[in-house]
Amino acid sequence: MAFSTNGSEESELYHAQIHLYKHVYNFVSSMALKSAMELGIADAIHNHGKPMTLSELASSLKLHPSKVNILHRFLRLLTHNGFFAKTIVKGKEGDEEEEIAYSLTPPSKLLISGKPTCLSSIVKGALHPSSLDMWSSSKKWFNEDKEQTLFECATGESFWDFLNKDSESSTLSMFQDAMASDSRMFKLVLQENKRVFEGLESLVDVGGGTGGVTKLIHEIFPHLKCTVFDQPQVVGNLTGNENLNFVGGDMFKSIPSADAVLLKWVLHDWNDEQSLKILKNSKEAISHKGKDGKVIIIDISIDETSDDRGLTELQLDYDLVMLTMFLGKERTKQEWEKLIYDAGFSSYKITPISGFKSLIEVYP
Ligand SMILES: C[S@@+](CC[C@H](N)C(=O)[O-])C[C@H]1O[C@@H](n2cnc3c(N)ncnc32)[C@H](O)[C@@H]1O
Repeated sequence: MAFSTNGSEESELYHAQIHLYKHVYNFVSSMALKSAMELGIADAIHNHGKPMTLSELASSLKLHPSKVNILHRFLRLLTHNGFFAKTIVKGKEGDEEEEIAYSLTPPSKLLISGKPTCLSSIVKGALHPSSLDMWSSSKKWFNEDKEQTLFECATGESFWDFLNKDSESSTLSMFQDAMASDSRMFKLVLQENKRVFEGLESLVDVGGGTGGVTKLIHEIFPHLKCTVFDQPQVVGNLTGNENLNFVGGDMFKSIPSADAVLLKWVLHDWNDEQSLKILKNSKEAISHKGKDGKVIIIDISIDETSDDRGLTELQLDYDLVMLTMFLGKERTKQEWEKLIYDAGFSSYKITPISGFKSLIEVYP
């Protein structure tokens, strides 16, 4: 919201109040979206095959009859926020009254379960009580002389320890699902940016998790020799095939040699000093290729000058998520440039992808 400098004092005050309230109550929109995801509204409309009236939706979701009106009010907010669209349909036979029916929009189609583009686990993970509760400790965190995340300050353990303490835990699989669902969206990015991988004979996906992204690359480039490199406890039990292999190790020590190193959603977990180390090890890993090797980074490049304020807000939100959960950071173009040149690379090229992230090709 832009504040006018020539308006009356009262109108400026009202605008300020609206601005503040809007930011205070932003969480209600987030939580209404989470409720819609938990109720399975998108699945119900998708399975119905055509727009659904309120009563059809309530009955399909098996809601208590007393909650039909409540559902209407949730849908009103979610429709206003772009998650559903309203159409007018004729009432049942003999009933002259027209009714409102709800259909899916592109954002709510991302909540249809079982689809490769389903992002429900991102909603679940980002709005999990453990991700929200820590914010109550932010004042304590600011006043402590300890290098720890807000998550650790609030819970007494790092997010990684929290996830790993019970390998069977639903929280761990929720996090892995969230990572995997984000990676599945990567297929579109790959198809649009095939040229980035053309001509390469080998690639190592550093911090590649259980190989979701590498498998997508392998599908499109079956002759490319791909290595998923991650911590031994992540890749230890995984088996690949002739051109897809899993290697356990520590990227801070050394990275297996390849024509290209992929770092997707990795450097934003780490501070500049740690990221510099990873980039230097990546440079070493591609050194046999001379000037033809490359490092491919996929991360956010914050653009505070963008006309799209919503997009910049999302990038800045992500920065605070990385800070509070991992002491990591999202970087501006200038910060990427400094990091890349400090690591000894000679040039780079940034291409915006999938709306809010960037693909950064880095050359020795
Ligand atoms: C945010 S996840 C990104 C996963 C994957 N690149 C993606 O886009 O879905 C970061 C990954 O880095 C891995 N990782 C953390 N420390 C590592 C280390 N020292 N060496 C290798 N991998 C590491 C984690 O296990 C995790 O799989």
